[in-house]
Amino acid sequence: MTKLSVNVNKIATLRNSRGGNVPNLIKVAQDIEEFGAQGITIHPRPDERHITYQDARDLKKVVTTEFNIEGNPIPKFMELVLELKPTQVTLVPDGVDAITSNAGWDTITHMDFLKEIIQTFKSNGIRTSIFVDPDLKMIQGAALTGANRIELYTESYAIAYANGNKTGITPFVEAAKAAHELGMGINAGHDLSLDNIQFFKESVPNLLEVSIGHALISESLYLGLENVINMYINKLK
Ligand SMILES: CC(=O)[C@@H](O)[C@H](O)COP(=O)(O)O
Ligand SMILES: NCC(=O)COP(=O)(O)O
Repeated sequence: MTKLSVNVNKIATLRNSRGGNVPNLIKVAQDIEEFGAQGITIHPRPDERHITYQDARDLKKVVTTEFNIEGNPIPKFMELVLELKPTQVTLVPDGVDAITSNAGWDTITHMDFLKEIIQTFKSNGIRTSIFVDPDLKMIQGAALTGANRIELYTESYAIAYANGNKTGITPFVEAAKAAHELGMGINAGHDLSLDNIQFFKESVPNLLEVSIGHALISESLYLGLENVINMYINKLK
């Protein structure tokens, strides 16, 4: 079975757009767990434009499933993760001004840096994962850093699938096989959706976890809209 970890960044984005506490991030995370998701993912960015560092602390107190914190291991991120000791930390090489994550690690160039960071987290009992493109050299590099898992950066697959090109899955299948042979667990995420998740799951072996946020929250709006509009109409009769 592949675990579903729901990324709640978008809930915080919506809340922050008005100030106040609607929607209530903590309540939404608790509901997501109650509805069956097996994990909660957050990606606090340095500018705290969606998830704040305080959100991370508040979520740590209530999350009962797997808590996954993603981000670039700058000093303040390192301090936060070491303070909270989530189930898993996923290292993502995102620039401060990036709209969203847009690349995996170059695990060869950054090998020494990653080795040290991973050792620090592992010695604190935190499972480690590295965000990587489905590139065999990068997968081999990830194994040499000592990371427990990789998270395959799935944007290229999502774009290819949306364009009707199923061969976009091939590098992910090869990357997953290599990672498994090298003793690492396999996670995946970015732009996965109700449309493309089943083919990904059926094709990629040994997939332990997917983290999904943007599409999942958007789909929840679409799928809930009719119900809510009818509830308003009934109250306005
Ligand atoms: C690593 C990854 O792909 C996700 O964390 C994604 O970047 C979500 O971050 P945003 O919600 O800031 O786009
Ligand atoms: N690690 C990927 C993630 O948490 C969610 O990415 P997305 O579904 O918001 O693109």
